[in-house]
Amino acid sequence: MTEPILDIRGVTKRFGALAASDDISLDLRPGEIHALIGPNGAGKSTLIQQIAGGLAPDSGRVLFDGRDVTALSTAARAQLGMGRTFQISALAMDYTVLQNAVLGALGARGGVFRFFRPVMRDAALLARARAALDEVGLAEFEAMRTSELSHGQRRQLEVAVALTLAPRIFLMDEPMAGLGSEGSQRLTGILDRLRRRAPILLVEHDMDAVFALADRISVLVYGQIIATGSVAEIRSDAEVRRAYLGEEDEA
Ligand SMILES: Nc1ncnc2c1ncn2[C@@H]1O[C@H](COP(=O)(O)OP(=O)(O)OP(=O)(O)O)[C@@H](O)[C@H]1O
Repeated sequence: MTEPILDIRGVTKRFGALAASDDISLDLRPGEIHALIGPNGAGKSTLIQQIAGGLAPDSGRVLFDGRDVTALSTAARAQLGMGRTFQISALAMDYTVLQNAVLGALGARGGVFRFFRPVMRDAALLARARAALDEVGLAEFEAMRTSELSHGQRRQLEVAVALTLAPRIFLMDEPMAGLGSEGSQRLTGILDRLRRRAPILLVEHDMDAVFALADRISVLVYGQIIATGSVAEIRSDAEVRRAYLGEEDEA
């Protein structure tokens, strides 16, 4: 079997008496989209934060590319290739689409600003930024102010910004949230292609998107993974249906 790029082993995180992550193990393999689903409050965001480095687990380990990164900062993990898109947009709204992408590409150089050289005339940065915009279908909007983009286009731009860092994996926390059906369909198509670039750990409530995209699904309930399997396996799993899918209307 292919070696996982991301390997989470026995991660536990308690908030007082509550085990938000209760001995969680899961992995992410090259080329796949692994969806993490579960009801509100199940602990999905808490787990993503521990993988990205924003929150330290009480016990357990996070291995990335065979290396133990549990003690590394968010910035150090990003430098190693953990790409992330956020629930809350981190885009600069007054900048153009291209400027946002160039800022992302600049970060890929280690965050060293070279003030003596106007970045918007840096051919290598521009090429990297434009390639990322092209990949998410935003090439024709590069001169538009980000504030003028639709909600769905901003999500596409966030993916492009993450792409400029040439990530080894993507961590995505509810990328479909707030999108209409057209927007989520477009983003679904983009993520479908993106998995060939880098595997995606996808936290998502939109079950149409999850069922369309996921190679594997893990179901988190009360801080524990109750099942991992293919779309067909998860859809037919009696415990999953009882614990989660039956409650889908309430999510
Ligand atoms: N900093 C914190 N302090 C105390 N409790 C917390 C903290 N962060 C999260 N929790 C609790 O941990 C549990 C898991 O929360 P988390 O946000 O990870 O769930 P989630 O699955 O991402 O939910 P949602 O789908 O609503 O985003 C919840 O009961 C939440 O109230």
